[in-house]
Amino acid sequence: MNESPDKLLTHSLPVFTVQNLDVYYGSHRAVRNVSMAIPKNKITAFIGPSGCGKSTILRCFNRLNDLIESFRLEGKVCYHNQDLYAPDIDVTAVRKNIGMVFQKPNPFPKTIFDNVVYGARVNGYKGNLEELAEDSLRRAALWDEVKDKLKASGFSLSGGQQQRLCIARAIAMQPEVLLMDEPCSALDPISTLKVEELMNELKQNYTIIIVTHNMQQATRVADYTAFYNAEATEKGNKVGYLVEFDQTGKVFGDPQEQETKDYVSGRFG
Ligand SMILES: Nc1ncnc2c1ncn2[C@@H]1O[C@H](COP(=O)(O)OP(=O)(O)OP(=O)(O)O)[C@@H](O)[C@H]1O
Repeated sequence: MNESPDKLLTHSLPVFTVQNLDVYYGSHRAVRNVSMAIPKNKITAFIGPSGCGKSTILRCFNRLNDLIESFRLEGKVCYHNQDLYAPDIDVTAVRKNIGMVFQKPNPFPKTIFDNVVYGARVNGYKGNLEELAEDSLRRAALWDEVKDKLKASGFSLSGGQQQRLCIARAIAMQPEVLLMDEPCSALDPISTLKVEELMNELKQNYTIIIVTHNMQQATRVADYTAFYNAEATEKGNKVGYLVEFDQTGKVFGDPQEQETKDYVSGRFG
């Protein structure tokens, strides 16, 4: 059963409110009837089996699905009460405020410094780029490791460092929200821990939504957890839906829905 968006408003101010969201790729409805409110300056995890629509929903928050020709949505996704899909919305500004970190670290073929300040340069940033780079790298907990080699290629870093570089690059855009799509799945356990510690630091200033297949990770980092599931349609496609959305301790410790119980206890399928 979907939580009423109002329920979570009592915990913290919402950054996003989603109302009756349906997402289609062509004629395939991939997600049905999702309603939820994403609280500010908290970490919200999206968990659920493969294909239940976690990434699809995540990408709705910064209009990244717009790049997919067959994509269409019904319902509403509001950012601070503003309809993100209204015709007058400036999509570039949306993506500036709502940054994204992907599964695989994807530094540009540029120096560490140029990677961090890339977006600022493109957007005609008027401030001091050196200061911006240092501040962003410090916030991403990477400064001490790279301060003496800012002119080295981003590719010269380890996978975990590259992911923190990508987080620094996202932070340098001074976003309000960070969307993270399985940001640790390509990282070893030590780098994963570093990124998780970093997320905990960052949530003082940012709202974070993370898609993760790792339930331990959700319990370690997330204040709130949304569990999605998928069911087969008559046509044999799968449609994803929100089962339960609550404080992480509740979802894992005292879930309200049988489907959630089965999933978090590993009795799924
Ligand atoms: N670009 C696309 N074009 C068409 N269908 C898509 C596209 N992206 C996703 N889908 C479909 O939407 C549904 C949800 O996919 P999505 O990747 O959002 O799920 P997910 O829960 O994030 O899965 P995973 O955990 O495997 O990454 C799936 O049926 C998938 O095939």
